[in-house]
Amino acid sequence: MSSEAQLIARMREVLPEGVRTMLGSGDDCALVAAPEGSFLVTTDALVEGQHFRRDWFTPGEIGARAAVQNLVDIAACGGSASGLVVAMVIPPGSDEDWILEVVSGFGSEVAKTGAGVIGGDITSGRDFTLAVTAFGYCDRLVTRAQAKPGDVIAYAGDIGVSGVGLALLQNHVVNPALRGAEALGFYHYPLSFYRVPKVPLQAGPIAANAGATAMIDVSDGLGIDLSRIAKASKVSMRLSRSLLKNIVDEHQPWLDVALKHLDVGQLNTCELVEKIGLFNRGEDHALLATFPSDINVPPPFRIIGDVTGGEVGTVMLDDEPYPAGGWDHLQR
Ligand SMILES: Nc1ncnc2c1ncn2[C@@H]1O[C@H](COP(=O)(O)OP(=O)(O)OP(=O)(O)O)[C@@H](O)[C@H]1O
Ligand SMILES: Cc1ncc(C[n+]2csc(CCOP(=O)(O)O)c2C)c(N)n1
Ligand SMILES: [Mg+2]
Repeated sequence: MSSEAQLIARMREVLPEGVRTMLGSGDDCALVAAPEGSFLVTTDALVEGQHFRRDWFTPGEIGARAAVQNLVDIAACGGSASGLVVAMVIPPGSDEDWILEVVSGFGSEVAKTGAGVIGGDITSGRDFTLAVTAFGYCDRLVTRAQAKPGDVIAYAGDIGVSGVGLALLQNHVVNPALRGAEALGFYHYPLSFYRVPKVPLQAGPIAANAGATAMIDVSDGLGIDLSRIAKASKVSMRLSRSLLKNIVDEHQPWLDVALKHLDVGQLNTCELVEKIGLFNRGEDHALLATFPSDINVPPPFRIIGDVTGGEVGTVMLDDEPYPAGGWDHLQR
């Protein structure tokens, strides 16, 4: 392993500068243009063993996932990213080329957005960790707090896919070294989605410009993340069983194959929503937004329910309570 300075020099060669960067990585701070006069900021850490395992991921996938997880929080406020900084905890004895592949994967995902990787920090520690902070800008901020009874609930991206990919790996259904549709068949989609969530980041600003009243990304699960909007907006959320069933039906080809191995029995699609909590497993990072009912919901958003004046903070599935279940790091 080289010195810190040598490693940073190699990292800078593979990192995007970013169109708003005025001073990039290399000084005590970076300087990023914020002509709007204010900026969005969010942070999210990825920890080995908690979010990924080295034997399940390529280093590039680990980096890409860390980038997406942060970029989507900017999108969930209606914004676009301008710059990201990444603090890395590197276990002693790590392979330098492996670290650089993580950094390249991170940089490639950021480069697609026009943002820059403008700095970071390196330290040594037991569990490989990427602690990322992202900065961004928006024309119109969308919070979690302005959903109104009568609005529709819509999502962009995909829900329930990442959790299946994780379960396939946890249950040893697939060889984690395999990649690609040819080798993995129906498993390819959920596995690749778990490793690097496919999120339409541009849907964030699209929703904001279309007049979305509230938005969040589904990081911990559909139920818990919808209840976060419900609580912040002081409303109740009602999901439509038939609209959710459409999503499940679209995934039927690979889901049928995957479910055989997931020890959930022969469930029909409605039981599926309720019993295995497919949508509550988290890490899909789909964008979930509410829109006034009198506007056309912009693509790629699809309607899955509506906002009601029911008991504040609750989430319903038609007329029954929908479990608010989801991931909680401190309750495991
Ligand atoms: N240690 C902390 N100190 C101050 N605020 C925090 C801390 N941890 C979380 N928060 C804030 O609490 C809110 C909810 O945090 P959370 O991590 O659940 O964000 P999220 O976007 O919903 O989830 P995810 O981390 O899965 O993207 C955010 O506004 C976040 O900035
Ligand atoms: C090895 C391994 N074990 C378990 C999981 C599942 N997992 C971890 S964090 C999280 C929710 C979002 O977290 P955050 O709020 O930190 O974004 C989920 C569903 C995983 N990804 N990898
Ligand atoms: Mg979020």
